[in-house]
This record gives sequence, C-alpha cells and structure tokens, in this order.
Amino acid sequence: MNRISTRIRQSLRDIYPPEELKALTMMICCDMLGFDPLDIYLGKDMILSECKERELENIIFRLQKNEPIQYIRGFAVFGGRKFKVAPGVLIPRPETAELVDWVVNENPGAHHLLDIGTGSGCIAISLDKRLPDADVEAWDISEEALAIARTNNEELESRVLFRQRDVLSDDWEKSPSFDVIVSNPPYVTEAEKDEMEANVLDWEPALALFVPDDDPLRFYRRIATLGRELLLPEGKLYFEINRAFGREIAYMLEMNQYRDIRVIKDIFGKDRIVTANR
Ligand SMILES: C[S@@+](CC[C@H](N)C(=O)[O-])C[C@H]1O[C@@H](n2cnc3c(N)ncnc32)[C@H](O)[C@@H]1O
Repeated sequence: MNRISTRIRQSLRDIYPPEELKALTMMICCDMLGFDPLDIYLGKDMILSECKERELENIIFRLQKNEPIQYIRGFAVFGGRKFKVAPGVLIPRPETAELVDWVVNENPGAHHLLDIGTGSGCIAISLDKRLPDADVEAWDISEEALAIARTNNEELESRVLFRQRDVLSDDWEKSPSFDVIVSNPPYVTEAEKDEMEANVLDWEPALALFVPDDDPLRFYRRIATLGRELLLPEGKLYFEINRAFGREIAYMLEMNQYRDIRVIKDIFGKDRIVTANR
C-alpha cells in the first residue's frame, strides 16, 4: 500500500468498516485526486502537489465528521446519471432506481406523470429521460431541494416541471390528469433513529426522512386520497415504502378502493415498493 492510501485508512479506520474504507480510499485516490487505479493496486508511491495535499486534508477532515462522500464530491450517481446533491437534499438510493425501473417498464405509453417529494429530482428527471414522449411534473415542499432539482433539470437537459407544493395541504385546484403518481416520501419513524448511521442522521435533511411514530403512513394515506382526484381512471400509484409497512399500506389502499395492489421486494429481499391501480 502506498503512503497516501495508508494515511487515508489510518485516519478513518475508527469510523468506517474495512470494506467501505477500502472503496472510499480508491474513490479518493482515483476519482478525487486523479491517480491511476493501477498505480494504487501496485502500491506505487505518489507525490501530492500542495493544492492536492490541502484537498486531501479537507476530504479526510469532512469524512471524520461523518459527512457522506456524495456531499463532499457534490454529486451522487443514480440510474447511471450524475445528480448534484448537497446537505439540503436526500442522497438518491439504489432501491429508488428500482422504483423508476418498475414505472418505466410497466408504463411505456404514459403521457403525464407526477413525482411527489422529488428531492434532488432523481425520480422525475430519470422518468423524463426514459419516457421522452411524456410530461413529468414534480413537487416538493423544500425550496432548498427544489433549487437543486432545478439545477439537475438544467444540467441533465430534462424538461420536468417543478413546483413548490405541500402535499399535506389542500389549497389548490385538482382535476384528474395523471397516468402515474410516484412517490418516495419520508417514511422513517422517529423510533428508528437509534439504528441509523451518523452519516445519515447528522447530515441528511430530517424533513426528507422522518414521520411521527404514531402516524407512519401519513404521506401514503394523503397521496392515496389525492390519487383518487388526480389520477385518470386507469391511472396507477407507485410508492417506495418502509419495509415494515408493506401490509398496512396495501390494506390502506384497498380501503381507498384501489385495485391490483402489489407489494414488491427490492434486491435485498425486503418489501420496498407498493403499486396499485385507481
Ligand atoms: C425520502 S425524500 C425523497 C427524495 C427523492 N424523491 C429521492 O427518492 O431521493 C422525501 C422528499 O419529500 C419532501 N417532503 C417532505 N414533506 C413534504 C410535504 N409535506 N410536501 C411535499 N414534499 C415533502 C422532502 O423535502 C424530500 O425531498
């Protein structure tokens, strides 16, 4: 191992598990400092310029404070595209890319789609890119998240219409116009905080993550009600869910007269997506 890799690993070994640290070290050396991966594998020693030295110091300092590497780099890769991210917005997760795949594969002819709680815009923009004949609209309550989503919209040359909207409020006109409503709303209960890693808890926005313990389905129930007004007769709902609530969400949808309700597992075998027809 060269001196730089050794320094990174020694500075961070108390915070990150060995496998994650190995991947982080490679990412810092190759993607962020610009070294050749082969040189790293061969343990070749490298000299850092003064500027790169300062950059490395800064990266290590921020990682020691548990800041997610995606915030340090300023972007996350989602569905093969680079999305700008910063502490005001949730870092897109691989499970959510599966949600996009389900929507695209099952609705190739959809004309009008809505993403509720868009965050970085990862779902809405991916849908816009993969369904080029469709119009995609996306809502979020957070001005900070919307500013990042709009930057991503521009940089990725997509045409999503972003709106600031509180989905829990009821102060706008509604008429059925959407073929699909998709949402990855806040779904982590306050009780689950104890099991969460510091890099999520200390850095990602609470507004994007948490729901009260006594009302974990609040966003799903609200969107199910809205869906009855906003979806066209054959329209569909797609939710990313907390794996603990698949059955409850399916039951709630049944009570709201939805049909063909399915609970779908993610790549890790956990209940992760619920879909239903209006
Ligand atoms: C779990 S994040 C999902 C972000 C993004 N869609 C993704 O999958 O990475 C939930 C999003 O819902 C937004 N949100 C929270 N409360 C909301 C509300 N009342 N109305 C609209 N959006 C809300 C948050 O700002 C956050 O961006």
